[in-house]
Amino acid sequence: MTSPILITGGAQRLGLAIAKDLLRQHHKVIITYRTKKPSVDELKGLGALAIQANFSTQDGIDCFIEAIKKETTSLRCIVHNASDWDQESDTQDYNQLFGKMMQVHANTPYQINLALQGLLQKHATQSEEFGDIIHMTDYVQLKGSKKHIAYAASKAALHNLTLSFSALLAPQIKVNSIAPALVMFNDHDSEEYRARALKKSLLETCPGAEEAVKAVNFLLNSNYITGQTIHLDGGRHLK
Ligand SMILES: NC(=O)C1=CN([C@@H]2O[C@H](COP(=O)(O)OP(=O)(O)OC[C@H]3O[C@@H](n4cnc5c(N)ncnc54)[C@H](OP(=O)(O)O)[C@@H]3O)[C@@H](O)[C@H]2O)C=CC1
Ligand SMILES: Nc1nc2c(c(=O)[nH]1)N=C([C@H](O)[C@@H](O)CO)CN2
Repeated sequence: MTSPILITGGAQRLGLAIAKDLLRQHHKVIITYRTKKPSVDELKGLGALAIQANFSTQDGIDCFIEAIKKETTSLRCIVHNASDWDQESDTQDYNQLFGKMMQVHANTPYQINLALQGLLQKHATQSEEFGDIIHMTDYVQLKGSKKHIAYAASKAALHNLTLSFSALLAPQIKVNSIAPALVMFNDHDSEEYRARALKKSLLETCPGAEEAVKAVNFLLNSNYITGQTIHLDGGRHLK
């Protein structure tokens, strides 16, 4: 019995690359998307199931949980990838910003993990294979960020969920964080920003989404890693 792999925010960038790679490996894939875009139809054409979900409200979380339980009774893995990278300089409403960051990066994974743990356990029991939860955190989970304060705090909260859920869901389910630093630029990033950002790591490179794809596959294929963080930071922590 092959259980699907769920990727939230799977319609672009890292989530899209992860989804395409898993489809190439003939995994069943379910993605969520907030905004419809051509990649959603592309993934559906490759055999993925796509569920529209906006996790910014409790109703959005509840509707998603109801929708996925109608689609499958088991899950091989959940990749919590959905994210917004907001910064304090873009607003004066810090209450709204803090709540938004905690909602998508901490409250959503927290509630989805509790609601869907039984589906992961069903897979593990029926297949005698681990279930997996992967939290896409961020290098700043330990360092903080003076320009993305609420974002960094919410990613630290997400990593703390990794520690709690790895203890709660063992031994059938592994729970880990992947903490990228600069892995993929945004289209709007200026040349000056790109040059400055590259200098922040020892390796002075921006590897692209494939680096996250490899990290996800490493965790899926591990039989002994849980409660850990895979740091994708090019040695930035030593610079
Ligand atoms: N790219 C990088 O270099 C780094 C990435 N990371 C982390 O890795 C992960 C993937 O990064 P990246 O691919 O750049 O992510 P993106 O910024 O491209 O966001 C991924 C998706 O999350 C969706 N999303 C955002 N908010 C919500 C919400 N409230 N409800 C539902 N969906 C939502 C977006 O939907 P929509 O398209 O509709 O807006 C988007 O498609 C993220 O968790 C990110 O924080 C960490 C450090 C570096
Ligand atoms: N949701 C997102 N989170 C983050 C992004 C992004 O594009 N979307 N990008 C970064 C940067 O690459 C940063 O790591 C560079 O120092 C961080 N988080």
